[in-house]
Amino acid sequence: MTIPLRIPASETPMTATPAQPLAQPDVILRAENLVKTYAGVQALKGVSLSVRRGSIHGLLGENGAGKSTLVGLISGMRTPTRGQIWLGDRPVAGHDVKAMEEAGVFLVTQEPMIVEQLSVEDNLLLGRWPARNGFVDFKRLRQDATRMLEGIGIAPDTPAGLLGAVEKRKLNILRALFSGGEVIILDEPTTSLTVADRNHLFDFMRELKARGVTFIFISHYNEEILEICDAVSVLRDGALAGESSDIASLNSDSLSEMVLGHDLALFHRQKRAPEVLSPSTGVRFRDVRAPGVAIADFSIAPGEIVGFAGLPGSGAKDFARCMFGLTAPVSGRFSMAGGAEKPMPGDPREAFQNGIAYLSDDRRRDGLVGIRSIGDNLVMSSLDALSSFGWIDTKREGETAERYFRQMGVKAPNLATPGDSLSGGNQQKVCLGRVIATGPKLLILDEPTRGIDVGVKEDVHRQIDALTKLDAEKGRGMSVIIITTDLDEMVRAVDRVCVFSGGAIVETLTGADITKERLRAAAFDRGATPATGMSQP
Ligand SMILES: Nc1ncnc2c1ncn2[C@@H]1O[C@H](COP(=O)(O)OP(=O)(O)OP(=O)(O)O)[C@@H](O)[C@H]1O
Repeated sequence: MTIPLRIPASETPMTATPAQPLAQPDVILRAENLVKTYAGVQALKGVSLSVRRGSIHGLLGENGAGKSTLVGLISGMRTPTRGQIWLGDRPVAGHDVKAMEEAGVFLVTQEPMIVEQLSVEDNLLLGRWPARNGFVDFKRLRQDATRMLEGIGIAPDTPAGLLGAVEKRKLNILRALFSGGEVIILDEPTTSLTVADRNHLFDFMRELKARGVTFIFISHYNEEILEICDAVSVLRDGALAGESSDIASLNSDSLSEMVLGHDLALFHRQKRAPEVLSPSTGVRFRDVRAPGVAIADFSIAPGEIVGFAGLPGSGAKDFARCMFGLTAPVSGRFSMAGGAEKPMPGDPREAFQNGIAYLSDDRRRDGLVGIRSIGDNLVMSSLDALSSFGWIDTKREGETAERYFRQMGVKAPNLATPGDSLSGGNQQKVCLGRVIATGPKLLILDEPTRGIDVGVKEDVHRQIDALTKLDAEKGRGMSVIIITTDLDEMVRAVDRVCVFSGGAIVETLTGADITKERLRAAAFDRGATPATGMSQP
């Protein structure tokens, strides 16, 4: 693979103070004593870090530790309250995105900034018009774009909407490089990628690194940091908690300790054997047919946790969406606790009324309402249960919000804090708290620990485990379905795994058969679906 890079010498006019020689000439970016305060919250308390040219520099830390804030300052999206950023030997004083991009620093966010209706080439060119004597040189531009895309094997005229997840992420990185990016910041770029896709992305990053590109890489996965990074900086509570440029001297435990400040206690569910479960008293779905779904019979017992595994398009996510009434099935019936069969829920409200709750993997689309408070977000889906005769019981509403705020360990000043001032991982905790608060019989969680840090992830699984224990009031434990790209999580947290392919359940694993190797072989080495699916080390 040859990727022609066009990294122009920067002509940025950003230098506002006289240049000073750097102590280390191989340092491309240096942050000095950065402080950022948001209306009373000190998100960064004087952070310094140096990033070597042509390296991959990992940035780790708990939810709310300040990672996004730090890269926000480095990329010019946010203005520091105090502190200085240096690019090579140039102090950067512009602090706006355009100026930082002109200087060669690009932030690539999790959500691909891609216009799906345009071709890949046109996406690459968007807003990047190199001029010749004041005129846009379209010919040269297209030649450059074509060469770059051929280098990674994406046809320039492919509609961007047809690209897979990893190609979209690659396209975003290419856009940054095409515009002269020298330092590319990747904010949790592997979220929801398959093992294969993650490996492709890492190969691509290594190729670019060999050509001198520098990356800052944010991840909550220790294994990824250890695999791809040359150096690491760890933030805790807005301060630098540790750093190392000798990644080989670290392991997953030492990284977790740097992140948390103490050992990580891994959670392992005491798996429930099929014999002790009673599916006839749980939830049953029969003859469910919808686009991409053909399920003959699926039951889940009270107190059981079932993992759905499969490549994208295998039907795992589509079946879950049918259960919650998000996809109208062509046919299908369900029953609760051995009761009469009913048609599949026609919409989410009907699903809720039947005790089915669902957490989407798309926090932006189906998730947090950013302008509403944390409290409102937490109780939003439980208002029916908290009302009688049209009146909301505000006391119970407040108690419910307070309970899940504490239970989920949301890091925020109070319940009135607006959702959009939370860090990404804390937003995910609120979304999770909201579906749990509805007290469903069947809880469906699509990527529940997405963006959640190593410590909280274990807490989340402990909480889900507790929900499945017998509830004295209801006389039963909750049934939970987990769809996750994190194989490690799947192995430790579920009682049974249903492997999906072609819309159907093609294999079931229980007990000691649930291992990463078996899961990979059963769900992801089936080969039919290309290049996307389950992931994570
Ligand atoms: N716009 C904002 N207004 C107020 N506080 C904010 C704002 N953005 C971030 N914060 C606060 O700053 C702190 C750091 O948040 P930041 O998003 O940088 O954390 P993070 O390390 O990226 O977390 P995560 O892993 O959850 O994404 C948090 O306490 C957060 O609530």
